[in-house]
Amino acid sequence: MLEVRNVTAAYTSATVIEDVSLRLGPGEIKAVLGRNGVGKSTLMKSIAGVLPVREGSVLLEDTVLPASAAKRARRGIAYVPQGRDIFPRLTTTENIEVAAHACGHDAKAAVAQAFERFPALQERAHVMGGNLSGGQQQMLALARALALRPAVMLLDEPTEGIQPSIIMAIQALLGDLNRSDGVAILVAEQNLDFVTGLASECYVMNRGRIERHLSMGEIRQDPALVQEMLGV
Ligand SMILES: Nc1ncnc2c1ncn2[C@@H]1O[C@H](COP(=O)(O)OP(=O)(O)OP(=O)(O)O)[C@@H](O)[C@H]1O
Repeated sequence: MLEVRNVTAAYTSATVIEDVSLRLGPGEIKAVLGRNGVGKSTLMKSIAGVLPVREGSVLLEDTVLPASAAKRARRGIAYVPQGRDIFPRLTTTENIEVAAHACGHDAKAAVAQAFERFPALQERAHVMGGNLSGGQQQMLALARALALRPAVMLLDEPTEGIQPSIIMAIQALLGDLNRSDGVAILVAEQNLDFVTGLASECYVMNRGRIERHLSMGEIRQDPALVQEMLGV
């Protein structure tokens, strides 16, 4: 169980997210929804340990996590940032190997597993990360995250800049992953259709705070409510 407890975070003096709390149980998929600039990425960075929290704490299995992002990754928290951040001058294979090494896992086995799950990546094993399409880069980012053998995956706007047909493929892939490996997923998004088909619950953020916590059933009954909060 991942727990974010009363987290406040900032880049400079101005607070960006304030008193944010949420829970993600084993094998659950939940979404963080909100329009541009409400603090979704800041929340994801705080959970990943990329941005230190000012107040509050992040816990896994009732234990406060160490501050460092690398240590959190080794504890099973994989983070796929907005924009994906793959290494553009390393090949697809090397990108996966680096991630596996970082967590002390067998790099060859990680690559073999990734290629089994993402045949499209195998076909591009020797292509530089920077030469992959947006959708392929997103798959590589997911493959890299999986090389950590995570208990929790944090995905920041995985559909951004990706064409609709690939978005549906990514949605299906994440659903499969969750069912087959039991990976819990917290996904920050603005794409309501994507998360409605994936998550069971969502937290709606506004101005750095969580304003609503809704089940997908509630959202399906009143999609206009969330559309309004997303400003679309
Ligand atoms: N590195 C940074 N330094 C200073 N301020 C930042 C930094 N990154 C984000 N901010 C500010 O923090 C606020 C929240 O940004 P954040 O990226 O968390 O929002 P978001 O909901 O993820 O939006 P988006 O969908 O545009 O990524 C914004 O006002 C943004 O300008």
